[in-house]
Amino acid sequence: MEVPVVIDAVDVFVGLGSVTLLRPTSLRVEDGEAVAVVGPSGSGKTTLLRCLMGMTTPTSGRVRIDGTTVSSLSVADRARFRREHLGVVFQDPELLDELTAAENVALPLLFSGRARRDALAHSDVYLDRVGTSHLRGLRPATYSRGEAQRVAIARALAIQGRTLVADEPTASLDRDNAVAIARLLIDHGRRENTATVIATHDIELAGMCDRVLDLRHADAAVA
Ligand SMILES: Nc1ncnc2c1ncn2[C@@H]1O[C@H](COP(=O)(O)OP(=O)(O)OP(=O)(O)O)[C@@H](O)[C@H]1O
Repeated sequence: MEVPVVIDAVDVFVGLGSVTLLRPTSLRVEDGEAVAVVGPSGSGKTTLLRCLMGMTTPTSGRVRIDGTTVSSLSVADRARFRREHLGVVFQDPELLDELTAAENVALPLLFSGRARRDALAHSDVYLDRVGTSHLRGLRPATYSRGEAQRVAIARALAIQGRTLVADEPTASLDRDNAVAIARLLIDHGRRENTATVIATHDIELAGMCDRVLDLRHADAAVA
């Protein structure tokens, strides 16, 4: 049986005048699959992920996520698409300081029209899933780095999209936390049939994924 392709990026190129941010790159990721994007600093990992998230418009090529050609949507529609269908995780957790963990996780759901009580109940499920139930009523100032990143991951997973994109999610964590966070993302993807893309400099983390796209060889359109 054929496994559905969730992320289908074809010949995605980003240039700014004479500067190349990302050489033509293709990437297909199936349901439940985790792909690591690696490459030297400046090879375009963040740029590729921004194209997948709809935050950067490719100069040429196209990005289709779960059947929607994200690269052709208007900026407003892309923002909506991202909010409703894409879990995103960055190196910095980017939590709102004045909100509790439960409220931080619930926020994208509230923006998407979920009722407050329902969104908070849903956020409890995901805080529990990433092992941070004890933080639900606390604000980010009291969290450790690992805890903050786990709450950010709960926020991304709570969207229940078929795609999760993480840019250097473990870069500011110690080894044990980094491996645990990577395990969490990859296992979640397998269990929930989410297509997961993780940009990383971490060889061990890349080795935990199902496949590796090395942007050093991006012209060859691997993966
Ligand atoms: N807004 C911009 N204007 C000009 N050049 C840019 C811009 N954004 C990124 N670049 C350049 O594009 C290239 C790719 O950057 P990108 O951040 O995608 O690389 P990266 O592989 O993620 O790097 P790192 O591993 O250091 O995070 C780099 O040479 C960078 O300097």
